[in-house]
Amino acid sequence: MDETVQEVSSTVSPCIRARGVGKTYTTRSDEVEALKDVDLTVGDQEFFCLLGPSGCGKSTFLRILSGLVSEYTGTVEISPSRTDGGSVTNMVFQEHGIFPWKTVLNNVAFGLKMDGVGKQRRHEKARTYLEKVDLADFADAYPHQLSGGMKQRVAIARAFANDPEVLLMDEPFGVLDAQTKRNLQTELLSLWSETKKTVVYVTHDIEEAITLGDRLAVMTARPGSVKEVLDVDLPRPRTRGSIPTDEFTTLRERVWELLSEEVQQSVNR
Ligand SMILES: Nc1ncnc2c1ncn2[C@@H]1O[C@H](COP(=O)(O)OP(=O)(O)OP(=O)(O)O)[C@@H](O)[C@H]1O
Repeated sequence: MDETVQEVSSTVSPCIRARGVGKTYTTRSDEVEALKDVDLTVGDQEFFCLLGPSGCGKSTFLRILSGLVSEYTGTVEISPSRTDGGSVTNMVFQEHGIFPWKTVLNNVAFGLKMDGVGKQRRHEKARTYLEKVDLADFADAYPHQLSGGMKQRVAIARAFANDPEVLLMDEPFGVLDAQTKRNLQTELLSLWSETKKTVVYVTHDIEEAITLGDRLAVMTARPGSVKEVLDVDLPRPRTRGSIPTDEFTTLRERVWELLSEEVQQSVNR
């Protein structure tokens, strides 16, 4: 892979640098090489999307970035600009990971509590983010009283309330219906443009990656590495109506071409 293709623009400082990253899982009966030689640079405040065939190691890569997977080869550097000791990364999963026994407010405030933030301050902050995701009226509700989309909103409010440098999102809207997904994409973009977090976002949905990302990477079939990085050179703010159709379609076709070769590879294995 041509290194220059992956580098962020010279005007953007890098936030994440992964070099030669590899991961092999060892189980009792087998060894699974999930990632091999992943080289990737993500810019500070960039919205970066990762696409790839199922099982190519996207989640593994996110988990390495988050520190959840600590045994791997190669190097990962995350250069946070913060000096206040707050969280560097925060994961948002497809299965939202909210606590059923806590109210919505306490779910959103949970990370802040773990960081030792006092009750009044953490509740204020949690309420601010609940308002931003349109859940202010549900602060005292419990997760079982919410729809799937609302639960995912809680997870997003919690991630932003935690105020990490880097948000790592693993197919957060993967199981939602199309309309809910669109609404949440719009809310996510609005939160991102307000807070300017660096985001690494895994998805199987090409249109979603193009709607959200500044750039996107297509990964190869397992063992996953970066096949190609593409710029999503479309104006922001992006709404369905504002994205130029021709550019969108051209990019979607190009990504599909790259991806389908790899999907075929993984099917042939
Ligand atoms: N804890 C583990 N132990 C053993 N093998 C694992 C483990 N986690 C993942 N794998 C294997 O590593 C490979 C990559 O998995 P990973 O979940 O990272 O892929 P993915 O691209 O995120 O997949 P999907 O798109 O289907 O979610 C797969 O073959 C998977 O079975």
